Amino acid sequence: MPDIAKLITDLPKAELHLHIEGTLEPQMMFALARRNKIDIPFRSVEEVHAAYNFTNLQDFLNIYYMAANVLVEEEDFRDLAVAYFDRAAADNVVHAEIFFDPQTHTDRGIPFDVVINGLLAGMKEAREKHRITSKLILCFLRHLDEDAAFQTFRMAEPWFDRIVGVGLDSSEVGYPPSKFARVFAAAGKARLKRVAHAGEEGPPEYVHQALDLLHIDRLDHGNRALEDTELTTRLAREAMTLTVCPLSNHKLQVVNDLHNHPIDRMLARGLRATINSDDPAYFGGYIGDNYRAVAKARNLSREACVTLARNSFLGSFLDDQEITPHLQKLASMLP
Ligand SMILES: Nc1ncnc2[nH]cnc12
Ligand SMILES: [Zn+2]
Repeated sequence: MPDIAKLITDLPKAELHLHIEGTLEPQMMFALARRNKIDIPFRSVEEVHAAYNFTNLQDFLNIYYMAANVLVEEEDFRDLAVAYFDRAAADNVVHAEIFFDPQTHTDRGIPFDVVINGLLAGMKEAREKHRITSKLILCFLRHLDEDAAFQTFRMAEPWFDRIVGVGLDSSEVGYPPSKFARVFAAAGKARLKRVAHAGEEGPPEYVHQALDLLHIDRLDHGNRALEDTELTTRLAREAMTLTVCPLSNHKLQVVNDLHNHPIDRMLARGLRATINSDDPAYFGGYIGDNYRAVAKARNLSREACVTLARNSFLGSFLDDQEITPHLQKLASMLP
């Protein structure tokens, strides 16, 4: 294995941008469809892969929401999480902050408690089996309205001690962060962390809104912030963590070619960029694959790879005491 690929495998990593519903591999989709007697419009894994030919975010989301219908029982959510953590362990992920989309499930009659109990069971198993720590981030679907977000927020209230924060995902353009300012203010009052997808397909203005109206602690994607020099300078000055997802960016045509991915430009501009997998079952790889693909395409140095891993801990919602051993390990991996 070339040096850099080995280094990448060995790096302890935190994954900060991972939609648990986006880890549903085709094989599991078929198994759960059978188990729960749910119709899906595919007959084979090959047919599924052929359908994963996206030209934009919405193309992907249409399939992603359809596939999520196979998740019904608590055990399904647990199995999904366990399968993700098994993969993450192989990539030396030691900590993961995972998104879940409760509205995708509650809107089709699956109780919130079924979803969260299943995920928490998977997280517990990951801790025992792999010593991976993890936290949950509840995402509001931005194509739905503010009332629906507030209903979800209230549904989640009894679980606030098991959720580290709230996020904002789904179709971006036409659904600005401003729509969710009040529910994010309520989350802030409840001492939850706040993150939001912005600047994936949406303009730099959405990143401004995420900062100024949602008061985010972390920016998911943020690619288009680079179009605004002052905004880029501000993100660097405020040490805002960007959760960047290279294979997703390529699959959804946020970047036309991985060779043009801006990851090293982000680092050069002082941004606290991190590497993550977003929806690995749909975009061709898990976190290690993302590191390796972008490192190769952009000829990243060992130092850059270590910086990216270091940023993942600095940008996590772990406390200083928890991240210190990981930072020490990373420091020892440089010559
Ligand atoms: N990349 C992404 N952007 C927005 N919403 C999502 N939901 C799952 N993956 C997403
Ligand atoms: Zn995402």
